[in-house]
Amino acid sequence: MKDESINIGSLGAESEKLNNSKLSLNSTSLSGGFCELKHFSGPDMEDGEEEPPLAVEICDADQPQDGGVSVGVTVITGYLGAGKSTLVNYILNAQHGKRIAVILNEFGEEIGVERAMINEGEGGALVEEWVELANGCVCCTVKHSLVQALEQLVQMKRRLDHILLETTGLANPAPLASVLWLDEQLESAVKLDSIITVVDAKNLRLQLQGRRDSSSFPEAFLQIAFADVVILNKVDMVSAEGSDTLEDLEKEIYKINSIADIIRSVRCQVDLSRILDRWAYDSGYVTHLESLLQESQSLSASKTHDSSVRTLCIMETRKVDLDKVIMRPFIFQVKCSFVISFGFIKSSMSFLIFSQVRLWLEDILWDKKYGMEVYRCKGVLSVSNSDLLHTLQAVKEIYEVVPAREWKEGEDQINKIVFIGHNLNEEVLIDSLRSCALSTS
Ligand SMILES: Nc1nc2c(ncn2[C@@H]2O[C@H](COP(=O)(O)OP(=O)(O)OP(=O)(O)O)[C@@H](O)[C@H]2O)c(=O)[nH]1
Repeated sequence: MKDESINIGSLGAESEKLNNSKLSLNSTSLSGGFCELKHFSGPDMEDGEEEPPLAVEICDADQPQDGGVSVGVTVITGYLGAGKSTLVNYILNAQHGKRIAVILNEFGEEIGVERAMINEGEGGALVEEWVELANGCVCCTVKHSLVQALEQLVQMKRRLDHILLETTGLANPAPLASVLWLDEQLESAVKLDSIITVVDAKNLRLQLQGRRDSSSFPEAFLQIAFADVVILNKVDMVSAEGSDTLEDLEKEIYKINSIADIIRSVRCQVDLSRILDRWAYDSGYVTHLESLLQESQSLSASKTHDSSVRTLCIMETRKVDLDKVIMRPFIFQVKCSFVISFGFIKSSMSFLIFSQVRLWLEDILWDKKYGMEVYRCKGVLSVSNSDLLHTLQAVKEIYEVVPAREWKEGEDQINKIVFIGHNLNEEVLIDSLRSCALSTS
């Protein structure tokens, strides 16, 4: 029985060395970022706008952090003024018994330390911690400095149950997701729990409309596309009779990302069990994924080429062959300079062997070979010569195929994959997936 995983690292020669690490090709854009104390100033807070976070009851505060359990990191993103701080305050104030650290992530600034605010619980004090942020980029270190800093934070505390990483207004969450979605074999003390996007119900339409005047997608699209949970906040400001009802807005969000859980809220007062400890990137998440796949499939009936950001679900009955390899020509080019006046390129062709599944994913995710831009991808694979259902996940260029569980009796053993991105073409995706199927010859 086969039990294969495909965990991919970076491109080029380093990719073999880092084979077990999920590393982003573009995450270096984060390496200049820093994390700063979020100004939840506690009882002596000055601006008076936000209520100070209250103490939460801590049980067994003296118990050391269980080395075997990773602390979940929830990335909170959303447009300017959508309600991110309101959500963080709400979580800190809620009676959940968890000790939570809050970090504000700002992009584009250079600083060597991170500050985090930690709810210390019983005393009600919010304690500020400073964590050394090692210099280095994701190209040359297996763990990003942000991850190392978070791990340090976890190790310094006797107990820390969760980390909230709030991004600044216009951030695209993709680089953070890429950095925090680590390979389990790295045994990190922190683990990406989920990405939550807070959306302002009153202004969503306006924020998405920026697209009309621009060739690129506004951050509002990306923040929804990468979300595991979308909190549709400020619903008190949307009237039932207006041009955009809440149902319309939900449909709009669902069209962009139909695998996200959408929660309506006023002042981000949401059921915490729906937003914390979701473990959206675990292969064990597959049960939930399957029901989402079924729902989203009904939305992807259109076979036409669509240039907007949207969700598309494909199905293929033929089993995927993880062992299938193909030879691809590889052209070595040698510049010959002895003909000084003309100079010419000498090419010699060689062949390299590649796994077909890897090539299929890398053509789509890395090379954008078919002109598609895929942001997120989730699915189940039916693999030949295996009794196990495999899961496929991708965030931008990083992807993973892992065996998840045995197929249930009577379950349809077919490939079902959801893509979120733009310029998605259903026919091309299905045809190219078929190339990974077991050869019948
Ligand atoms: N009416 C209404 N106002 C809200 C709601 N949620 C938040 N607000 C208000 O909206 C404003 C912005 O909320 P914040 O939580 O600061 O938003 P943010 O996303 O952190 O803002 P930035 O940090 O500037 O990006 C504040 O004045 C909140 O009190 C809501 O559901 N309804």
